[in-house]
Amino acid sequence: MGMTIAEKILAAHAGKDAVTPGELLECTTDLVLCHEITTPAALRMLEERGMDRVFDPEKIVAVPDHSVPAMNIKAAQMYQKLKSWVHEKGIRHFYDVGRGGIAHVVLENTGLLKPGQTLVSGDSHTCNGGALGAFATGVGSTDLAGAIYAGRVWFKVPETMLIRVTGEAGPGVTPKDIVLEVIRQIGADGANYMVMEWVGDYIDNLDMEGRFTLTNMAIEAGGKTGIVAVDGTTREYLRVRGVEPGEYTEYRSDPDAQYRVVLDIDASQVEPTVAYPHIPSNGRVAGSDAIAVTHAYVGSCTNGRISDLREVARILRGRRVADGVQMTIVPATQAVWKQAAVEGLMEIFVDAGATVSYPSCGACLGMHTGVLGPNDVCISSSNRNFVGRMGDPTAQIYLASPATVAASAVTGMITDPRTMQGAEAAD
Ligand SMILES: CC(C)[C@H](C(=O)O)[C@@H](O)C(=O)O
Ligand code: SF4
Repeated sequence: MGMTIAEKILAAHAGKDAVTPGELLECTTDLVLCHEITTPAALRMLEERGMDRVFDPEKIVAVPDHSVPAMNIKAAQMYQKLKSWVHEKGIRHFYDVGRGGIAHVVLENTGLLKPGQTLVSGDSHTCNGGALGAFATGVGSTDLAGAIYAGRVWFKVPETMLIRVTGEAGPGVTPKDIVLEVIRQIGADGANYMVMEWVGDYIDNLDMEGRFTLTNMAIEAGGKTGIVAVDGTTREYLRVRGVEPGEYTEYRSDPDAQYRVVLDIDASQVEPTVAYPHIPSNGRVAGSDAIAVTHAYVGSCTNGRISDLREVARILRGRRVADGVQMTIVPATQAVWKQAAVEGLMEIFVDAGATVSYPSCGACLGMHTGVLGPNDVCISSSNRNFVGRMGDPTAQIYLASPATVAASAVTGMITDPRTMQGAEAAD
């Protein structure tokens, strides 16, 4: 029987020729990503059992990102814990504050995560890395501890959902709109414990940044991960980062691979989509209702990349953020921050009246740099709009593409970016 990419990767890491969904496997991990929120708990577990070691310091990547620079003493302690462990264990792939940013976006750019590999992390958006043709998934602290200690982790082989996206997206319609539309159609549990495999000519024509946005949100449909097969775009992206095709394995799904579900999406029919509170599957066409916003946030591991910031700048150029709206723009990494400065985007943001913050998860999960107060209404380029996610539980969060966030910041109302000149060029 044919296998999917994900099944082939898991089989290879369990030393098997073939696997089938539902089977329990113990797999080797090629890479373990650690941040300061969940790693300390895993380390404590290991320390308490006298198992305080790492399986291979070269295969651990550490990036403090959620609560950095620390906004309180507790956060400072979590950061210290990660940092002292990194030094003690000789972990070289440490992207310290000022040299990193949001862990998933830092990692995708390092060339350390390669196609065909397995990656785990104590973070649910680890699925982001699947855009590189790897099996990348979040695990709990206990499994994280096991991975750090032994370089092994157990998986129940997931079923796979095939998402075939064809056609060309209209002006102002971005990968974020596509993924919000998919989640609207299948529901927030529509891909429970499944791999979401993206194929189709829309995906073939999509750059890596757009692909990361798609795989990043697999968890918002309950998916185990998202994945895109390697193609010329992937190879070139890696080559630029010093990784040649001979250094990794490309897996492809067999023509007779078994899929639990096949979903067809015609990209030309997708419109700028906004997920209404309080669940990412609550999508509606942008601008369908008159909704005033108090906050606009561009950032996160979903949409804080340079292409996102360019899109925002295209809309903000020569315009002002509406009175009464607080707009926060958070480049996902130091590299994105610098690139935005070099390209003159920062000047556009500041002239428009937006604040630009340092790279971190910060506002995305209501930790710092823009926590929402009672009854605030935020249009956000991030991935979750749960109750209390960005601050006060009475705040309302609407998820959208960076283009929609920027257009809404300018009008003060949730706005279809196609109605704003300059915005319709977004792709
Ligand atoms: C803090 C961390 C465990 C969490 C996650 O795993 O997703 C965070 O990144 C989030 O997005 O809510
Ligand atoms: S940016 Fe947001 S979603 Fe992504 S890892 Fe950080 S907190 Fe989680």
